[in-house]
Order: sequence, then structure tokens, then C-alpha cells
Amino acid sequence: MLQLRRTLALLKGETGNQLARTGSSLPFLDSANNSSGLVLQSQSTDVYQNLALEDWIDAHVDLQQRGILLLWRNQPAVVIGRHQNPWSECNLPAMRKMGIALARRRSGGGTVFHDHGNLNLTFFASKKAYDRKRNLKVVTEALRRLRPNLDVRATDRFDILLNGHYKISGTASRLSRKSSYHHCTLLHSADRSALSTVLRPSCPGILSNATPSVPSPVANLIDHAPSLAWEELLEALVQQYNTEFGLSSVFTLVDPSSECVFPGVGNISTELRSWDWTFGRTPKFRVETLLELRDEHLPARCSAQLQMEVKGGQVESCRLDVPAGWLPLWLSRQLSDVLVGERFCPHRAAAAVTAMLRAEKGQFHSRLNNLCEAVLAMMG
Ligand SMILES: Nc1ncnc2c1ncn2[C@@H]1O[C@H](COP(=O)(O)OC(=O)CCCC[C@@H]2CCSS2)[C@@H](O)[C@H]1O
Repeated sequence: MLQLRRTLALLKGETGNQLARTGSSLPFLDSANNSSGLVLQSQSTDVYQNLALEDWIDAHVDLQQRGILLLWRNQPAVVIGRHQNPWSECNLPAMRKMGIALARRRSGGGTVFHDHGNLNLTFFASKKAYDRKRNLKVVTEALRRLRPNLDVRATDRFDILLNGHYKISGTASRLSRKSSYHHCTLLHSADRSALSTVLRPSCPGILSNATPSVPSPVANLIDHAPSLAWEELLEALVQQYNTEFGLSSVFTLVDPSSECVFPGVGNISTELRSWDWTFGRTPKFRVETLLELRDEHLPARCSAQLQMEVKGGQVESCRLDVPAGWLPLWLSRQLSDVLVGERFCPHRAAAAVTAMLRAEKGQFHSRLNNLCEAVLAMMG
């Protein structure tokens, strides 16, 4: 209870005296005083809860006189930018198999992989005080102080590179009318093999105006500083944040699923978790690809041309050009018609074509089945 009251008070920026009146005594300063600061560490490793917490703070905390640094880690997840296409950015079948979550964040930019070996830092500030260079300086200076031999530098696109070549941190940000947040990753000991498995397209032939990611060779800090422990890293980052901004921040653990501290945060994470947000918000796209057709009785290879338009995650139009000798035109048209209006999602599309497949009992059943399988596999 005391912890709850303490967190609420910190977020509201109450003064030390006010806190004293509530029975708690904390070594923190008034929010009106420019030396007040707050460092929060999330107790959750759920990517949707943590992204929801970011949104909640951005929307509800007065950031005009204060900065907040939020530190968080996630269970394995792929996080795409607001204007990205998940089917072209990540390997959805592999992610399903590996139990890796997909999340769309509200900030722009490219796709990154998170796991327990990746730290996320969110710098909240007023729009006026928004300064990504300075925030990244906190990270590079902390690393230099910990390991003076590490060659870590921020680039013009706000990545942090190790030895001038390996990316250890990527940046994205969101500016609102009065507030801002800049968040970045920091690769300490992430699973690089999982990272490269999942950051590949699911679906060939996607054409769209969605933001493409900028792939780079990546490295983990522990590959170059094997003894660098988490606690040491976190402590150095907090210390450097205070030094850079002249603060003496209070450090507090927060639970982003707490409705008492963050009223309404559950609704935000429910929205972030939904299909409509993660997939449905994908900018309109086209798919133009060849589908290989199989028939065990026909040795010659054959292919169909697929053209599809997807808007809001739903198939808006579909055209399948299948050689007439392989499948009658009316059957491929029927398949296209069934897919229109469905989600661009193999499970939903599979359910939609089942009835049609059941009805087709004739000689073309097996070929229609193969065509359906090829279309579903293309959806990732
Ligand atoms: N965790 C992590 N850290 C650094 N670089 C990564 C990571 N995962 C993948 N990558 C590399 O970056 C590119 C994409 O680079 P690109 O520049 O396109 O995108 C980014 O960097 C976005 C960073 C978003 C940070 C947010 C902070 C909290 S929620 S997510 C990818 O193809 C990989 O090569």
C-alpha cells in the first residue's frame, strides 16, 4: 500500500512535504524544482503492458518541468514501428513456432527484436526538452565509464554503433502537442540467432508505402565486455542520467498492470494486443507473386499468378490467374471471391475456404486444395 501511494505521489510530482503528510518520507524533490527527476523500472516483461505504460505516462503525467526515464525489458517479442507492414518485416510462422509475440508501437521507425538480453530505455520530456542526442549521450557515456575501452558512438540516425560497425541500439520517438518520448534499445545479451531468424519477410512480393526497416549487423555488449553485468549497467545508466540532466532522481519499481496507479492502462494494453492494432493498422498494400502449383500426377511444374490488395488488414481484392488446363476458371474465381473481405491471415482464410473445399468433391478437389494451401502459406 505504501509502495502504491509512493508511486502515485511520484508520478503526480507531489512535494516531499506532501509525501511526509501521507506517512512516507522519500528523498525526492518537488517537480517544480528543475532538479527533480524520476527513474522507473517496470516489473513486467509483457511487451503490451510496457508499451501501454509508455502511452499512459505520455498522456497522463505532466512533463513540463520534469523528465522521466523508464527502464524495461520484455520476454521475446518483435516490435514493429507504427507505419510498418508485419508481413514484410518479420517471419510470422517462425514467431508462432517459437512463441515470440508481435507488437506494433505508437512511435515510427523500424522493426527490432526484444528479449531478456535487451534493455529498453524511454526518455520522457516536454516537447521543448526533447533531445535524442543528449539522451543517447547518457547511454554512450555510461558505457564509456563502465568500460573505457569500448568504442561506442551515436550516429546521425540515432543508432549506437560498437566499433563503428555493429549496432547495439536503435531509436524511435513520438512527439505529441506538449510532450515527447524517445525510446531506444540496448543489446546486452540478446539471442542473436533468434533475432536473425525472425527479422525476415513472411510473405514475398509485397508492394507498399509502409516504412521499411534499415537492417544492420548487430552485436551484444557482452561479446565485447564479457563481465558486464545487468546491475552494473543499470546503475551506470541511472547515474549518468542524473549527471547529464543535473538531477537526483528517485528510483522506483512500477507495475504497469496496476489500475490503481495507472487507471485505464489495461484498456491501452488490450488495444495494443489486438489483431486490429497489430495487423489491422498496416498501411494498405499489394501482393504480386507466383504460387507454385503441385499435382502428384503431373510431373510438369506449373504456377499461378496472384494479385491481391489488402486494406486495414483485410483482403480488398484478389485475382488468381491459374492455367485453364490445371483448374477451371470458375473454381479459381470462386476461391478469390471467398477470400475477399477476409483478414489477410492464414487461420481466418483457412476457415473461409473450408466450406468451399468441402463442396468441391469432383476431380479438381485435390488441385483446388493445393491452390488453397499455396495461398494460405503466402499469408505467413
Ligand atoms: N534490439 C535491437 N537493438 C538494436 N538493433 C536491433 C535490435 N533488433 C534488431 N536490430 C537491428 O536494427 C534493424 C532495424 O533498424 P531500424 O533503424 O529500421 O529500426 C530501429 O532501430 C527501431 C528502434 C526502435 C526502438 C524502440 C525502443 C522501445 S520499443 S522499440 C534490424 O533490422 C536489425 O538489424
